Amino acid sequence: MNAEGELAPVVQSILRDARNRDTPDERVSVDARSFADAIARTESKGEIPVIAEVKPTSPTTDGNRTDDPVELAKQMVEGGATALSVLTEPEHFGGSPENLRRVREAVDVPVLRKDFVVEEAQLDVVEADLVLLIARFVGDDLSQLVTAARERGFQVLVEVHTRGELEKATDAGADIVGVNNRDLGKLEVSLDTFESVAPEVPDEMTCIAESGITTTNDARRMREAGADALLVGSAIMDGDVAENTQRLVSA
Ligand SMILES: O=C(O)c1ccccc1NCC(=O)[C@H](O)[C@H](O)COP(=O)(O)O
Repeated sequence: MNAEGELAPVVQSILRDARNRDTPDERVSVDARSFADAIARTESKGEIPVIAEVKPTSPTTDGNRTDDPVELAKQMVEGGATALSVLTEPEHFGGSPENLRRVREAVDVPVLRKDFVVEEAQLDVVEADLVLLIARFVGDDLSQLVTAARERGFQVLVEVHTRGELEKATDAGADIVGVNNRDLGKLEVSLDTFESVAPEVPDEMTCIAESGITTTNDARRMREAGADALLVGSAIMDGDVAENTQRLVSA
């Protein structure tokens, strides 16, 4: 763990809660749906690959969307989502492992587990096609966690915010990297982040632009800066999720 003292208090609390949650004794074994194939299918239709996020609430969102996550997920797929991201963090994002389990059973696209995994045992909480590891939070354990996740069958999305974190992701053998436009220290969002970090992402890596993507202009901007896919939560959750997904997919 690095620089925790520099993190916003709510992020420190998210990490504390993540470490204190119970973990199962048994290891999961995942038969994952290919994310690369899902991206290729979307691109063959001339559409933008969008990972639509089932995000009931968050520390930076007003209110809480209480619709059934399965219904939201189905509407996102109907709107053309390439993959889904499902929050499993309960205290600050209104998510749960059960939400993910139900969503994955109900759709046939790859599903990302969105949580704050900082130790190996947390990988066994629920099966998913992809799991998120946030470089800033796992620090020196990144390489070991990437290996542990792959041994279980997960595809691994390593999230970075800076060029330094990208280097760590590369050293850890990441092949899917997400550049988060949200600074998880200060919770500020700027699309400039992706534009600054993405040119350094090796061509062979799948590169995802995360957070703060709201308009079709934002989507095009991230694509022009090199995004293979976009991860979008708030802008899709605000209103009709099928229409919102469709708007970004066809931007
Ligand atoms: O979204 C938050 O408020 C947040 C606060 C603290 C830590 C993480 C947070 N978000 C995690 C994410 O990365 C986003 O859910 C995801 O990238 C989608 O972002 P957006 O499209 O801006 O909702």
